[in-house]
Amino acid sequence: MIELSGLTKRYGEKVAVDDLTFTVRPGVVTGFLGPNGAGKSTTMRMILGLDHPTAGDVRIDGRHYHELPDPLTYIGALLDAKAVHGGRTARSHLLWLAQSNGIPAHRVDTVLETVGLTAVARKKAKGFSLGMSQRLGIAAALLGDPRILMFDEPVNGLDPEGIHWIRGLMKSLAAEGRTVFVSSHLMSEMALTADHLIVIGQGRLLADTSMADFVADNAHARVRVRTPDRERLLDALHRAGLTAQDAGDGVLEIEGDAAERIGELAAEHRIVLHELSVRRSSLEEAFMRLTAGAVEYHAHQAPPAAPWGADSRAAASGTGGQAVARTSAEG
Ligand SMILES: Nc1ncnc2c1ncn2[C@@H]1O[C@H](COP(=O)(O)OP(=O)(O)OP(=O)(O)O)[C@@H](O)[C@H]1O
Repeated sequence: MIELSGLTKRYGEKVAVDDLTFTVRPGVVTGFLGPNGAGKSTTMRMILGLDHPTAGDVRIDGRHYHELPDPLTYIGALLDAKAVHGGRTARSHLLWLAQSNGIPAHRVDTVLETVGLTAVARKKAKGFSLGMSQRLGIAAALLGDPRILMFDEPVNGLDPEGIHWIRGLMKSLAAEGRTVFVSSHLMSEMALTADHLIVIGQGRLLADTSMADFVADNAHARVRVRTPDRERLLDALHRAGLTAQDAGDGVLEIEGDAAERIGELAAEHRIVLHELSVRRSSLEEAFMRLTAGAVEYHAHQAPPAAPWGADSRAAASGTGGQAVARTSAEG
């Protein structure tokens, strides 16, 4: 368990992390979501004692990081995949970590196997691709067989096979009862892996909710209907207590997930339908609305105005989240 209480970090005038209070629990994957610059990495660095809080407190199973004996056996983390001495082989990097943390050497081969790096174990890290470096970083996090794991943007730079593998790994670690805390700036990624969501923007807590509740609250459904017999359908809908809105191009839209009812009404009144479909707002759009006031660098174009996309999970796996990425204004 990771417990944050009023955690705050200021860099001069800049408040990178602003009074964060939340708990990351075992047995589930907790997604740590926020636009670029929201303060995710700074929060994770404070959890690991790499940055000192300006105010507040963070504890790992009730203790500060520096109070943990052999910390890698309590919490393993992937923060920066390239933070490895390039002249070391994958194996010697892990052996050095194991020795300095009282971890038996046989764990090195076990974790190399787990992350699929056995074949390149004796190759120098400087020749590794970003994907291989990510896997080496994950091997280091797993080395001490810790109950708590923390990954900062672990799918960055991975190919589809690597992304699929890491999603499975996170879920299986949580299923073993471990605490899994993973950051991302993409709702689409979290929608596929996280059971619980912590959303931050400009260092502040915006949401602390289960994924199921987030979906229920944000993935509203709306039925689209097209018919050549518009007046009769409107009349039938009205008598059934359903309110339709004109969506242009001959399309009527009805709030809620009432497609079956509308199809049955149409059949009952022998009304021909040319279209009957359900639209759900995408989770990516819900995330963008939630963080709209807290994005550090906006793209020049406005975010999509229409709140209704395709099926929520399917749409969430698209690329919509890119719209909150930093622009050239970042420089
Ligand atoms: N050492 C530092 N000195 C000054 N400002 C910093 C420092 N580290 C981070 N910041 C600022 O604090 C804010 C939060 O940064 P942080 O890297 O924690 O965000 P993030 O959510 O991890 O973003 P990203 O997804 O882009 O990595 C940013 O505005 C960043 O510029």
